[in-house]
Amino acid sequence: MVPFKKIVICGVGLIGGSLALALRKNGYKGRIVGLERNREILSRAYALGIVDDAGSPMDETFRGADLLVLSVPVAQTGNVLKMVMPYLSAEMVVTDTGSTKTDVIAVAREVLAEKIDRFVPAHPIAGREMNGPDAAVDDLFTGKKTVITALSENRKDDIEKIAGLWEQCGSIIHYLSPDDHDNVFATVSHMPHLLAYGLVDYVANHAKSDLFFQYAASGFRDFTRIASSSPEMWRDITLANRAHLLTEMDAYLEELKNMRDLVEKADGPELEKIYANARRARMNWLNTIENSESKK
Ligand SMILES: NC(=O)C1=CN([C@@H]2O[C@H](COP(=O)(O)OP(=O)(O)OC[C@H]3O[C@@H](n4cnc5c(N)ncnc54)[C@H](O)[C@@H]3O)[C@@H](O)[C@H]2O)C=CC1
Ligand SMILES: O=C(O)C(=O)Cc1ccc(O)cc1
Repeated sequence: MVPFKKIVICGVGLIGGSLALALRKNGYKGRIVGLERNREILSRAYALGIVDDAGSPMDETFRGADLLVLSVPVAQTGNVLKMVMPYLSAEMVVTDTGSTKTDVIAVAREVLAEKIDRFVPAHPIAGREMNGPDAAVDDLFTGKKTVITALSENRKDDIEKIAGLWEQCGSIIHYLSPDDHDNVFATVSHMPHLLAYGLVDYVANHAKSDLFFQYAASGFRDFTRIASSSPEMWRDITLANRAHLLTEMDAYLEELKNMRDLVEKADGPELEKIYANARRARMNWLNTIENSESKK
């Protein structure tokens, strides 16, 4: 059972909207109120039945609320926390869904000050390249991990409440430190997005762009699917996690440089070794982690 009577979700796009839908699907009986910077998006979320009420930053919206979920681009965290500060009651737990954690926690510490114990940072590791409330679905988190990067100030039962919230949506809870979180996701999420955007931008700006797009097939489509994601969200993630991202990009450039040398030397055996190792590692990841976890 989700231990919250009234949940305010700030940012009712893909993730905030999917959370609301997943809670409902899994039997949540309390109220869900949406908050937005964009009235049209909030009206749309209401029309789609994602939220029970379209809220605004005033007492009425927060009266009786015991959970606030921030589901906005990570650079908006400070603005939203400043806006909601006057309405934070003693019972309210605050959490987020941001793809980066160190920056979000730093700004939360600054704004919430002595109330930082209320903030339990979280990141559902599930998503897609579409954004906005129309992209929200009720099974986005089923069988997917949610990482909680708990703070030393957090109360144990607040952490358990946030774990319970995501478990109710079918998610599997993992715990990481904020820095380990940002290191991991720089490599397996943030860098792939940057590479996908970079490749499409490169092809789009090429003198033979029309010809190239004409013949781009499923490999190009798979590799670049995530370049259809929200530019604002990914700008924020890229800048927020730039320290880890730069380290990973430098190391990956070394790998590319090495591969470039092998191509130049026409060193088939060494290239094949890399391809075979990558294929083996990917199959192993699919078989032991990616596909097996989602079947649990
Ligand atoms: N898209 C994905 O696959 C995933 C995204 N995340 C994280 O979840 C968060 C939300 O992402 P999405 O739902 O995909 O984005 P989205 O673009 O679908 O939704 C974000 C919503 O926040 C609203 N918003 C922006 N600034 C605001 C402000 N100051 N006050 C109130 N509302 C504001 C926008 O109008 C928008 O409707 C981001 O922090 C992102 O890093 C986490 C996991 C997966
Ligand atoms: O679209 C995809 O496949 C994603 O990679 C979704 C995603 C985007 C951001 C996150 O922080 C977590 C998951």
